[in-house]
Amino acid sequence: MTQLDTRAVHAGRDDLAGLGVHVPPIDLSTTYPLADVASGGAAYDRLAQGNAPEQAESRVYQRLWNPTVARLETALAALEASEGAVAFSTGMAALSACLLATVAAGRPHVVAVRPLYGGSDHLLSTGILGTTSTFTELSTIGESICAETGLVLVETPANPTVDLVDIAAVVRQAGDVPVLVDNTFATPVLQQPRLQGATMMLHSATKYLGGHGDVMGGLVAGTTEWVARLRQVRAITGALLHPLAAYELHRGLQTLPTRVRAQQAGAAKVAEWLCSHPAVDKVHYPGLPECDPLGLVGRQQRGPGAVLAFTTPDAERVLTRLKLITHAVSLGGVDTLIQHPAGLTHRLVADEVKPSRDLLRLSIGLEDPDDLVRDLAQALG
Ligand code: MET
Repeated sequence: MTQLDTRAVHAGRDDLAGLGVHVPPIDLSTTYPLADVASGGAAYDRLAQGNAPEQAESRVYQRLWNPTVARLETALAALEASEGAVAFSTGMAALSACLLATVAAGRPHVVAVRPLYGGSDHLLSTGILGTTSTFTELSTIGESICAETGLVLVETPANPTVDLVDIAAVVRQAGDVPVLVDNTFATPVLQQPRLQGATMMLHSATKYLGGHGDVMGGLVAGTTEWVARLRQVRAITGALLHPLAAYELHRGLQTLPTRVRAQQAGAAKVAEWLCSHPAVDKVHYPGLPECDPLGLVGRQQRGPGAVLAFTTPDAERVLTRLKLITHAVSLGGVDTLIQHPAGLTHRLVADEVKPSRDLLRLSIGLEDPDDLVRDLAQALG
């Protein structure tokens, strides 16, 4: 198999030369011609059950299959070292599909390790999709699992405090219960949880995979069995990724390794500078030894990533004083964003587990880190 950087550029593009084109054609068809009712119906049956189409048969309807979206899925699967992938309209639609598939499999109990993105935490806490949840620590995952448990969910690095979770230890405790790892912050550039035995990897593709703040999407990479289940959920419920969005995300993958490493280099410098600032109480960054007690950076994760968080008194006022750095939710793009988790991304999380009001989350972009430091310096005062 080729190296990750090569795969990022070429995956999902194997047939282009044969087609006589240099970039993927975009198929916007909502519907597809049918040869006859019998063969169209057979294709419908196959696709609605989550299978890929046979070469010559009709794709029937965009909700069942789209070749532009399928290219992106092939490419992400190649990067995640997984058997396949399924794309959705957003990361939350992707997580919802995982939960619906879990409920449909008859084991609706989910064991989850906090922190998680606030939207994920809220989705589990409300039980709105028919799941029940137990939130637990890494060390008590095993004892939280019962006969009803159909999924273990972890996020590493976790939103918003970039806490790391030992994926191999989670998999060991989960036994035969599937493990879903939210890999949005690390991306496959820094870690491939499938190699540690995770069943599925979740992405808000809106973040690093797209990388430019101009496209929403979600993806789940995973085993053949789960990919089929998730495609079936998508076909039945319809949370589709638009083919134009799939094209943009597929293009985004080509620069993903380069962006992630460059943003990570900037984040390391900003984290180091924040550590020595008198107005900063604590810096959360996996590259700091105190934030990685298990030594997972270098072992599980190829680098500390480009998201960090820090606490400072009067955090909300700091946000209003920044000039270069944009105060906005989301992360992973080429421009640096900062936001207040307690007030925004984790607003819907239960009070007793809500992040501190002193905490700010910073997603480092591709600017010169010296300029970011200057902006933070004037804002921190
Ligand atoms: N998942 C995004 C983040 O953590 C989004 C938003 S809250 C509406 O920034």
